[in-house]
Amino acid sequence: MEKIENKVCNIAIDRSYKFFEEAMILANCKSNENTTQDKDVNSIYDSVLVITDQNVYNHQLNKFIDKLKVKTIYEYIIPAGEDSKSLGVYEEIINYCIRINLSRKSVIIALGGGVVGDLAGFVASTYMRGVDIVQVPTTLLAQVDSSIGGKTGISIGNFKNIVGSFYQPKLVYINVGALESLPIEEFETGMSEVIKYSLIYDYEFLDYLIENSEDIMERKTESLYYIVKKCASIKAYVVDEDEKEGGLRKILNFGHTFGHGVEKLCKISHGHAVSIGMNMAFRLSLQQNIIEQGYYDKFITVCEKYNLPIEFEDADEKEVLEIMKSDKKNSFGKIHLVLPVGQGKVEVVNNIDEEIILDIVKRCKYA
Ligand SMILES: NC(=O)c1ccc[n+]([C@@H]2O[C@H](COP(=O)([O-])OP(=O)(O)OC[C@H]3O[C@@H](n4cnc5c(N)ncnc54)[C@H](O)[C@@H]3O)[C@@H](O)[C@H]2O)c1
Ligand SMILES: O=C(O)C(=O)C[C@@H](O)[C@H](O)[C@H](O)COP(=O)(O)O
Ligand SMILES: [Zn+2]
Repeated sequence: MEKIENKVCNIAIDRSYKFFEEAMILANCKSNENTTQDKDVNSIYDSVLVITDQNVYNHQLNKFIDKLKVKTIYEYIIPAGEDSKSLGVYEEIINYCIRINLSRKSVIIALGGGVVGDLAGFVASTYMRGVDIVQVPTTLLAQVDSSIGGKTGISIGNFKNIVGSFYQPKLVYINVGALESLPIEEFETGMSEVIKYSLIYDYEFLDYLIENSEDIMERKTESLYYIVKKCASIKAYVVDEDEKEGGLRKILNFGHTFGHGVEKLCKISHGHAVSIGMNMAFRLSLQQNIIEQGYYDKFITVCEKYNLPIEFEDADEKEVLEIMKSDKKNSFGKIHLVLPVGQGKVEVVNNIDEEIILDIVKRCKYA
């Protein structure tokens, strides 16, 4: 087990669930400035609620629970899929917490992908004004991105994560072995956020992703471990610098202003929406002569290597623009976009006319 720790993040990375309890106890001792190492989880929490979804329940729950020696453990299983990030499912879980009399001295464990993590995080941040949450991400996307940094949320209608909170997990426990049972399309979609890190922060990593695509696609444990650790470290650094997205953290939103515009309308996965959104941002930078064609070509190459889409279909570009206008980064009536400005570098701009944005969206629509 390796650790990535800073002021706000407490991450353990491993190849199994073996050291989960140990990591929980260490995390608790650290945050409570308690040096007593002989505690067990039962003396820290009076009960544990594991929130997961149906697929993770089938593939991962038993492997995980086997490693958890706690007296009182509850399980809540949500339907798999994005639609569970809703007020309705949120309310059902809160009702369940009330029914089992979950106390403030309990811990919620989010075992699953970004949907489980965002929803369970929001439940934890609001139930009784906050109970501890531990993230145990089981998708590639969740391991490299959603489980880290404390953004929680649910969606209302077509508006993604429009209700939520910043609420840091006590611990993020990443078992890269959990990715074995992940369907190929979910693995590929997670690669979109992995590629994002190379484009916002680490250009050499982009070369690594292009050159090692076969090993990564074959999910060789050491390649997975390397990319998960690399991305988790970048995210932990950015969040530590700017926890509440006042400045630097906006770079993690690269591809998302455009992407959230198409995600709900086209009913596509988050990762696919992000690769399409990054393409739109690239096309805009190219059109504005901010980047060179060669860099854009490299972006296309990496998307091809991981079967990621760069165009959308079945949505009206004006509706996409309407959703973009409600992005959380916007202010004073201006759309704020994160654009590539050079190799491995992005910047936030707010001076692009809406007609130009609309034109770019249109050009990225599959003809
Ligand atoms: N909070 C953040 O910072 C942040 C960052 C990125 C994305 N997100 C959010 O994350 C969500 C997308 O997350 P996701 O891509 O993980 O989707 P997801 O949670 O829907 O998981 C994808 C699918 O994989 C299944 N699955 C999960 N783990 C599995 C495993 N080990 N074996 C077999 N099947 C498994 C799930 O049941 C689901 O069907 C979006 O809602 C997005 O907005 C949040
Ligand atoms: O952690 C962040 O900050 C991110 O922006 C990471 C994104 O990958 C993620 O999809 C996030 O949920 C988007 O946030 P939002 O504020 O645009 O809803
Ligand atoms: Zn994202």
